[in-house]
Amino acid sequence: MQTSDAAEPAGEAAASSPYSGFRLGKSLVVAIDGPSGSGKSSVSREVARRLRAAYLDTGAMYRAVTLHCIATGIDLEDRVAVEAAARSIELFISTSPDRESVTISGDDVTAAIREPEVSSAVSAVATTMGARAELIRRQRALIAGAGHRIVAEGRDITTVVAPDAEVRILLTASEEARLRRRGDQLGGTQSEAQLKQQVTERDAKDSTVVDFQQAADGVVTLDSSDLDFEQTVAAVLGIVRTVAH
Ligand SMILES: Nc1ncnc2c1ncn2[C@@H]1O[C@H](COP(=O)(O)OP(=O)(O)O)[C@@H](O)[C@H]1O
Ligand SMILES: Nc1ccn([C@H]2C[C@H](O)[C@@H](COP(=O)(O)OP(=O)(O)O)O2)c(=O)n1
Repeated sequence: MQTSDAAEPAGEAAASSPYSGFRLGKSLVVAIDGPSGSGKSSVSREVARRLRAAYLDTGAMYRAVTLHCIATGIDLEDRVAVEAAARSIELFISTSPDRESVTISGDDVTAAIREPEVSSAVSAVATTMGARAELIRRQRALIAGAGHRIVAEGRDITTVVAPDAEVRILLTASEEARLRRRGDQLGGTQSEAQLKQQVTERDAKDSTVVDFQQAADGVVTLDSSDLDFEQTVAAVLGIVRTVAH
């Protein structure tokens, strides 16, 4: 069972938001893909807040399955077992941009799924096609059930999970910027080699099953290398205004 807890977008608030350049009640799915450290999660969450929309971090779902396998002794190399874990996991993910919460069988794993051990192992789940199929099915259900506005981010949202989204963006940044951002985010605890393993090498592995390095047809590329966080949020909202009209 999985549920989401995003409140219905508040009608009045949505109508008065300076960022809502589209008709109230009209469905809006904003799909954002990109490599690790490009700013997908933080930027998407803030964009969702400003749009009074729900927010779905699909990477957190891959991380949760990975943590579940590690914690219960499931061999991450055993693709049959990993797929079975993805199917049976009792996973809850909050779709409120104001409440980051992931639970497995009721246990709070919100922080644990961000541990470097999970970051280093998660590609095993991401490259297990049976596990992907199950998580994609759950992600589509969450998007469909989230009310009429949602920002969903990951690696294959613009191409596979929600190719019909009204707004589709590939958020990129140079490798140097992405490594620097992840290093800062982890408080300088990781060596250069560890960061490369968790960012660059992981992206290389994940790229073998899904293309998030170049934009598919109709997907707008936003390079955030020379933008700060606020400028990136503003740029995404600008694209939403232009494309979703
Ligand atoms: N445009 C930006 N400029 C500077 N820092 C950013 C920018 N976008 C995101 N960040 C920061 O970089 C870090 C990584 O961002 P995150 O959203 O976790 O990336 P991703 O989800 O793509 O891996 C976070 O600490 C975030 O606040
Ligand atoms: N839609 C998605 C989302 C994430 N993944 C995979 C790829 C990543 O290695 C992991 C974790 O994703 P997450 O977005 O949390 O990773 P980063 O925060 O960008 O480093 O999941 C995926 O294959 N498809």
